[in-house]
Amino acid sequence: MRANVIEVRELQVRLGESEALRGVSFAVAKGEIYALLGGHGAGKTTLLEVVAGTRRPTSGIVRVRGADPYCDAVRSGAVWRDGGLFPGLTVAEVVDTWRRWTLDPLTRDEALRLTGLGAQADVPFERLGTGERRLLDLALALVGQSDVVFLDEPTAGLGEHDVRRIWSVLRFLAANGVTVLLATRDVDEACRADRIGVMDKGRLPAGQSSARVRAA
Ligand SMILES: Nc1ncnc2c1ncn2[C@@H]1O[C@H](COP(=O)(O)OP(=O)(O)OP(=O)(O)O)[C@@H](O)[C@H]1O
Repeated sequence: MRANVIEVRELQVRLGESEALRGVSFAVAKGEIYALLGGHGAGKTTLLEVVAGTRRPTSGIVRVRGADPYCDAVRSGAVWRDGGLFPGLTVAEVVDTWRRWTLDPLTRDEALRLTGLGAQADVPFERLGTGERRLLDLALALVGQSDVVFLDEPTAGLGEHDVRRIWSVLRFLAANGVTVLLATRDVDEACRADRIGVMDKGRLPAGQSSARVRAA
């Protein structure tokens, strides 16, 4: 059995008057791709933010490789819905700039190789397609040698070719031990994951898998 990299127990998040997350518990194993599937306002982004350590939970336990992501330094990367904009820079220059802010970064070549952007190194950011911009965000998320990656709607608005390209990178990363937690509203996208957790009104009932959702 593979070790759990992400562990969440009885997580509660209150945002103003609303309870964004209520008693959420789940775990994700090393090298697993786990999809949080749910409609508008289900709590997916809030859950990703808490596990990525950018939002403090109201109560409950969150651990990423045994550490508290809000209080401790955890090597992880995230691709949020509003990706970066890097006008005037080539792909290589964007990665080089990011590397300068990162402790013990991957080499530029490695970050581009992992995301399949090696051939685009000299392409100006403005000439990249939407899917390639999403891959560049993913390359930046990996620069810190992250072996845990969070993605909020990684393929929303993309065509089939880009969706396939991004998922082949995610599969390659997972096969190399990277743990992936993503949020999506798209059932087809969720079914590409190893496991699915269906969220509704801040809850994540236990014991749901991609096979069960496909069969439903
Ligand atoms: N800053 C905030 N203050 C108050 N309530 C908030 C805040 N941000 C989110 N919420 C509420 O928390 C709940 C969960 O929102 P969240 O954005 O996590 O859902 P989501 O599943 O990601 O939805 P979507 O797919 O539409 O982004 C919603 O009811 C939302 O209205």
